[in-house]
Amino acid sequence: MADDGMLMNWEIGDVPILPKQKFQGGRWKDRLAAKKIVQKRTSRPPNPSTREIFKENRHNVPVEDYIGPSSEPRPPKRQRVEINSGRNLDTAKFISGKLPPGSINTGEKRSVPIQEDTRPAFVSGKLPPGSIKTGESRSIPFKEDPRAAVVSGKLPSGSINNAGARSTKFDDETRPAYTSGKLPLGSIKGGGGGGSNANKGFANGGHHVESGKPNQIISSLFSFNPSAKTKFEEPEEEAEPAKPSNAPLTEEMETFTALGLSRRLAAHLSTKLDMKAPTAIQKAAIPEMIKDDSDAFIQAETGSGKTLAYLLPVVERILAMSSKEVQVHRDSGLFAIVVAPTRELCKQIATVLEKLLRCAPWIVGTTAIGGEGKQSEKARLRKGVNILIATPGRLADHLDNTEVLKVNMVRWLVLDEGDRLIEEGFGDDIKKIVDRIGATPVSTVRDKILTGLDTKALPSRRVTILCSATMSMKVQQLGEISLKDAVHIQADPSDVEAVKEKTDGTTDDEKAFSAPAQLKQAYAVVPAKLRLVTLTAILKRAFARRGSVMKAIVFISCADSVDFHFSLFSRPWEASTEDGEAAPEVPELTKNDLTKDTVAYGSTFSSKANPVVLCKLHGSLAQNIRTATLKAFTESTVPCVMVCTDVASRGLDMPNVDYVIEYDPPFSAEDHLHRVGRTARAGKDGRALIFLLPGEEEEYVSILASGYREGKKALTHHTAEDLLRKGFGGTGREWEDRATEWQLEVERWAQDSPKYLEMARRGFQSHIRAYATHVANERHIFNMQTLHLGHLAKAFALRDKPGSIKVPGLRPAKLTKADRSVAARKAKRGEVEDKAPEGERVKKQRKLDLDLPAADDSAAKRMKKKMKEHMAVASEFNIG
Ligand SMILES: Nc1ncnc2c1ncn2[C@@H]1O[C@H](COP(=O)(O)OP(=O)(O)OP(=O)(O)O)[C@@H](O)[C@H]1O
Repeated sequence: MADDGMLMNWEIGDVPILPKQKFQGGRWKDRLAAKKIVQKRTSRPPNPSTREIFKENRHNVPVEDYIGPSSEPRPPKRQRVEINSGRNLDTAKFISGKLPPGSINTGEKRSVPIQEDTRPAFVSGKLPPGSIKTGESRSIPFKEDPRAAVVSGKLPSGSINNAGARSTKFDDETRPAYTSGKLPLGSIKGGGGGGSNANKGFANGGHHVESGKPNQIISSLFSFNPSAKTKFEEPEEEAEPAKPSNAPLTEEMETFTALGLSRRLAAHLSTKLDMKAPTAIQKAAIPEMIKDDSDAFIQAETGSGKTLAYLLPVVERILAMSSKEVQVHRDSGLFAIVVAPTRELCKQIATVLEKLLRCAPWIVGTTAIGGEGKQSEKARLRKGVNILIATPGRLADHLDNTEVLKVNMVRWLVLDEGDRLIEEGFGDDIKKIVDRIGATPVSTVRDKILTGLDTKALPSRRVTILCSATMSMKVQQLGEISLKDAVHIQADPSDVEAVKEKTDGTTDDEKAFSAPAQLKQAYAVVPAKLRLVTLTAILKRAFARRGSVMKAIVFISCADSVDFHFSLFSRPWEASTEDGEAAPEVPELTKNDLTKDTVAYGSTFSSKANPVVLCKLHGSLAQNIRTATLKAFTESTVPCVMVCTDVASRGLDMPNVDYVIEYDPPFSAEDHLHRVGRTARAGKDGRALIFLLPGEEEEYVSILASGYREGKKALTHHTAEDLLRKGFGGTGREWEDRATEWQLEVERWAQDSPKYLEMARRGFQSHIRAYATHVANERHIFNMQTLHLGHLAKAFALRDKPGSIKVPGLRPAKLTKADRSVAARKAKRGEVEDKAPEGERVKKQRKLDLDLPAADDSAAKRMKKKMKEHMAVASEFNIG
């Protein structure tokens, strides 16, 4: 992709030229002209002292330290061209960034880079109010943003020439930020003849190549941003709030006892768990599972109570085995196995079960999820368990190796979050589990004699239940492995029609799922450069008023990027407020050894007076840290934000999450539904916002609409400007200066610390790799080829040229033994990874939350190709 900026060099006079001057980019005429000038200059005897100064200072010494008074020679520009006053300034080309290097000419023999937007420099730097100091005494009135003047071509010839000799004055109309008296690192520092070098690269169509740091580019936030290509319809008036679609029914409509639950269980639900009536999916599933012994596929929206929809009938029927004489107990046998894709989800299901079983403590449930010693799991299994909740890998392992795990009594096999089970590559494990359990005959008579329990209360056959909020091909695939003549149970019978098979055997995926009706969804079309400031603005705004948002989740595509954003948002607070007053002390955060690096205050978007807690969660954290962090977020009684990967997208039930932000787009439409489903649960309100880049990504709006009952009508559109204005506040366009100042500050934070700089670079690189893993049918929307890496780097607080960002020792993909042996076999057969089917690639890629894909997979290749292209462009324009 072409870079949007160009180098525009202004002649600066007698300056020694480096022997290896290269001329690239632009028209051949310009290059020839430049060459001639250089030849002319180099034919003069060099000034040795100047050359020494230049050599010494090229990268190490601050510009102002070595640039002398205006009469002294100045360090050279990269390229110099002699051009005539103003005539060559092609405004349209300048604006579009297509003007060849060296084509702007002031008519003087000096080369001065034009700062495409000087405002950032003024916002936070140290410039004395009212002037741009350059070392000479001429002054030029400056009415507005200098960029605007240059762009419009109305500036008098040579008017932004700070190379020697002038001071540029602002009059009263100049924005207040210009006089705030602070100049950022490497911005406009004239100081005699050297201003040009200090600002080298400001002429670069929005880029500033920082002095002394030749590879750095500081681009202006608000220039060269692509605008949205779609004209989005704005809703004329606020739509009526939709009625919650996943709420419990009223007691008048339905009761648990009417569905066939015993009084004991119904009373426990009502008095201890505060659940007076079932939800729609519970109403549909409970009677079916109590009376019928068919396999079933339970499908309902996120947050609609699917866990209890399958647990209640299981517990009810196990309870019913007890008689007056004999009570079911932990040694009676293992009756049900629930399989879920993540440990977090297993633990959550186990917690729900444990609460349920408080009314029948003689029934025992436990987990087998790895992360703790297998021996202790074995010991618990040996003691006896009636309901087991397990991850697929661990269960398959126990079935193979743990003798005490007997499955002859198992009547229910529940596969929760079915599509994720397949996506995560557990297909083989599930098949093994189903085959293994299926091959064991179901005990009936013998066990009745042995235990005296009424096994008639249990299903006569082994029942498999598949459970999911979404119905994708993957669920069907799982259904084929595990279900026989299954009934499809849905909350709303009209939805069943929508997922009926088409004649060609596919399902209508577009209508196969929907978000809760009361969920308020929005999308923000935000240019890449503005992503980070916009996210900050959103969080600032969301937590500005205490109580408006209690908990928010920010979804990010990969673990490295989560780490970077966590560190950025939790930088230590300033000791004093902006007015110089001592800031109030914030209460000590309750952290322990496990959460010391994953829980902090979100200082960037909250204040000491109104602090917000920040947590991070991803699959590369140790299991005990993940568990402790999730607990901290879930149990937090103060406002809290969690930045996380998709590890938290499925099934997790976190109370009081009222805002979900998809900062990075989801990998598939189903993932989107699951992510936004962390809010608006069980009839509660919720909001969700997704970031989209202008251009192809705007097409995603129709996918959002298709998963939403009300379609596009219910989706709200935001622009970056809206969000920034609300988040950074101020009068007029003050938000622009505040956002710029904030961005420059975080860039300095990243530049000043090798640790954070590497984090930013890792985050950036992994983000691009992750971007390449979108499902194939959405890749035209999330298209690597249209990503502007330079702009994206800005959102990672980077000033590097994208092509030069190479982090050694990136986190390797965590491949299982099985993955490795498959790869080895493939290598032997000479098969390249690229030929692997989508499922394989995505599986590998996303294993453990995209901690990072293997270096040789196709996504990484696509990223490399993109990087190469970008580097080619950079060198063409001679950046840096
Ligand atoms: N009958 C009920 N009355 C009130 N609250 C309920 C009822 N049933 C479930 N809930 C609550 O609804 C929330 C969501 O339940 P659950 O986690 O089972 O949803 P889910 O459908 O499995 O969602 P997901 O698809 O996201 O996994 C939980 O907090 C649960 O306590």
